Amino acid sequence: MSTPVCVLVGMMGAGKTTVGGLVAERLGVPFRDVDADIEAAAGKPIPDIFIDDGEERFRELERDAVAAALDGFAGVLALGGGAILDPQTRKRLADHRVVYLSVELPDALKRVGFGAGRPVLAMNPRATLRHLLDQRRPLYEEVATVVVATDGRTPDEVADEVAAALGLGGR
Ligand SMILES: Nc1ncnc2c1ncn2[C@@H]1O[C@H](COP(=O)(O)OP(=O)(O)O)[C@@H](O)[C@H]1O
Ligand SMILES: O=C(O)C1=C[C@@H](OP(=O)(O)O)[C@@H](O)[C@H](O)C1
Ligand SMILES: [Mg+2]
Repeated sequence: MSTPVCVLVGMMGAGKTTVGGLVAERLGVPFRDVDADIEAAAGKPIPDIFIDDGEERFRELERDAVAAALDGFAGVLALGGGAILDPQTRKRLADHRVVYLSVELPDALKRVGFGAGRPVLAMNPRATLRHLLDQRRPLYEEVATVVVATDGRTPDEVADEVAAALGLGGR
């Protein structure tokens, strides 16, 4: 079975989707985002999954999509910010090279704006993000092989550091 070159985790707004694509470009490997896999499996966008089926169903789809990608994808893989809430997923990640893209509240807020397309931030993005950061930080740290801080840095700068941290060469 093929396995990802690296797996990106971190909060909404850390830049997993954006930086993941840039890292894949640098390494000359494909990029995949588990959120897109979930949307393909459900046949609808993430906000519609939350509305029609609920967050619990979204998390089930997410757990299955992560398991499938960890087992059969040989490129750079971005997870959604809440994927690490699942204990089975955290256990699976122990066998992989996991890059935690960290972000503090001010930059995360600037990047997610009013939370469009991210249903968990539908109400009060600032308070929700602050709470989720506190709740999830230990879980990101638990699964991380490498931590790369993203605050005040451009996606290209972050991607260079990720490639270097993996020992796979920057641009
Ligand atoms: N390092 C960065 N600096 C500034 N903006 C960024 C950075 N990384 C991502 N962004 C922007 O923030 C938004 C969220 O990025 P995204 O890659 O979707 O994050 P994630 O997948 O971690 O939620 C996008 O508009 C993206 O262009
Ligand atoms: O943190 C979360 O709970 C979520 C993050 C989103 O992905 P990004 O982290 O890529 O924004 C997406 O999976 C969904 O809206 C839920
Ligand atoms: Mg994303």
